[in-house]
Amino acid sequence: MDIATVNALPFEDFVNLLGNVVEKCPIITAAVWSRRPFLNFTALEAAINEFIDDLPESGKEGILRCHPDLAGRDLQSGTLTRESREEQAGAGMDALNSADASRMTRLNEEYKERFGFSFVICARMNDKANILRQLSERCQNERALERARGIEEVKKICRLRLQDLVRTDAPNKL
Ligand SMILES: NC(=O)N[C@H]1NC(=O)NC1=O
Repeated sequence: MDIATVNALPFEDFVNLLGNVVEKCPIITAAVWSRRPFLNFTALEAAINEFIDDLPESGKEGILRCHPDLAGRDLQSGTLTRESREEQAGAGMDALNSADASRMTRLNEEYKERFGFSFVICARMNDKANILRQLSERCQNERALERARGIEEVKKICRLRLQDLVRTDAPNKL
């Protein structure tokens, strides 16, 4: 879909098509609809990022909490969103050996216990070894730093999901 098509979408279609670019946070998509028309892909992405940046810290933590654990319960029970399932499978999260799976579960719990929100990393930009290493290292960070790191990763996930849906090249004919 090109940006002109995005700009012409009624609210319901806009949210149906783009509502999960930030995992389980369609309110973000619903909010940026009122910023149309977008000049290009970058302007649409910037509107989403600005909305996120303007949230209070509790809102940013809420976004992190909406993300399912990597290799977690939702993956086991088949209740991940389509986007998350594909991302996690691409990083091999659905095919961990039992030692790695236990380590991931233990570290995810430790992380949540320490910070009160989930560990988030862009799975499409990392492999299994990298994810496990970062999860272990990031458990040691300060809460405010980790909140900011998690949100950076949310924005990377969002950009890749948007790129799957919206062409990045053609500018809008305004
Ligand atoms: N917890 C977490 O990072 N989840 C995710 N990462 C990603 O790329 N897709 C997700 O669902």
